[in-house]
Amino acid sequence: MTAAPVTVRVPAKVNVQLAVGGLRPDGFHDLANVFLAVGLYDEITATPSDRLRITVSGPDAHQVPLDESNLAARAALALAARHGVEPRVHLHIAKDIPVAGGMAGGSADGAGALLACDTLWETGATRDELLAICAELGSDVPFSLVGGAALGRGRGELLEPLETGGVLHWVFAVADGGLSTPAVYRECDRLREAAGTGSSAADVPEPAPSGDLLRALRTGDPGALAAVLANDLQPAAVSLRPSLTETLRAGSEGGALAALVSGSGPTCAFLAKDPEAAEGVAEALLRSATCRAVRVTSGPVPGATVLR
Ligand SMILES: C[C@](O)(CO)[C@H](O)COP(=O)(O)OP(=O)(O)OC[C@H]1O[C@@H](n2ccc(N)nc2=O)[C@H](O)[C@@H]1O
Ligand SMILES: Nc1ncnc2c1ncn2[C@@H]1O[C@H](COP(=O)(O)OP(=O)(O)OP(=O)(O)O)[C@@H](O)[C@H]1O
Repeated sequence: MTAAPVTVRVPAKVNVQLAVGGLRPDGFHDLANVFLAVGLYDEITATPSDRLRITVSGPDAHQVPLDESNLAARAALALAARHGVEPRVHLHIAKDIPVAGGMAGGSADGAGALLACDTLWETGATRDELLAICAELGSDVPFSLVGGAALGRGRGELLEPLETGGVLHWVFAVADGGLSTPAVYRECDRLREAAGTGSSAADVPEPAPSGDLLRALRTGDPGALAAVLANDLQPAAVSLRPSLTETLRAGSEGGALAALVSGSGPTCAFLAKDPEAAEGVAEALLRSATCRAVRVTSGPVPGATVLR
């Protein structure tokens, strides 16, 4: 055990393709989930303490649970149980990723706490063991650990790294209030039932990654990528939050190459040609007053990283 605090930085994600299969008997959906890590970060600092304690700072801190339902706490408990360590740690989360925004903020904290505790306790868990614990914590958590770009299969936890060429410039419109991920998946099923196509795994075609999209990521051509960005959860997020239509329109009119809901939403993501175009999209979104905050960033960026 080291006595010095350990700080880990973990990025948010955007899904450049989210193909959703039918509802499985276990309540999850099979996915073809193309993740991209982007430069909005939470920082998790682990310090020795007399007991497990969570504190959170940042503008959305009041929305984050401080009990054992916090994904950072669950990560510490899972690692401690496996290695026979007492989970005596103070985890401080400096939160910059929007809460319940479809950008995997809680997942970032789970992956970050796991890496921070592994380093603090000198547990020496293997990468595969860390990934297995991440998958138990949530479908998005393994990607928060690895970052970069990756294809997630199964419920999103089975990752295959993807090659990317060049930097992609993004603008994110943060909404007032979050959306619950299970509620958005339920709405997706409801819309499929209402359309008469059915929502079970037998009714919905197996989700598959788009070859054009993987090629566009490889070349890093934002124009080619913009043409094929796709999120099967977008109609459900818009159905639950119709005002997102105005946000998506404002960013498109502001010069974005493409606009889509990030994961389960309600954050909206806009792909821009270059940094100047991204600033133009951000200004248009701010003028439109269709969102609570605007963030300009880029990706891919590395996953959870120990800063010390
Ligand atoms: C929307 C995405 O963010 C896209 O990356 C993820 O699929 C959500 O991942 P997550 O927040 O880590 O979700 P989990 O904590 O694993 O699951 C929360 C709930 O979301 C639904 N869920 C999640 C993942 C999945 N492949 N199918 C689902 O139906 C289930 O109702 C599940 O009970
Ligand atoms: N460390 C955490 N940070 C934020 N929320 C957390 C955390 N731990 C648990 N939660 C709970 O999880 C809910 C979803 O939060 P989160 O910010 O992860 O959503 P999200 O970004 O939409 O997730 P995803 O994109 O993975 O579907 C919150 O409303 C909160 O109750």
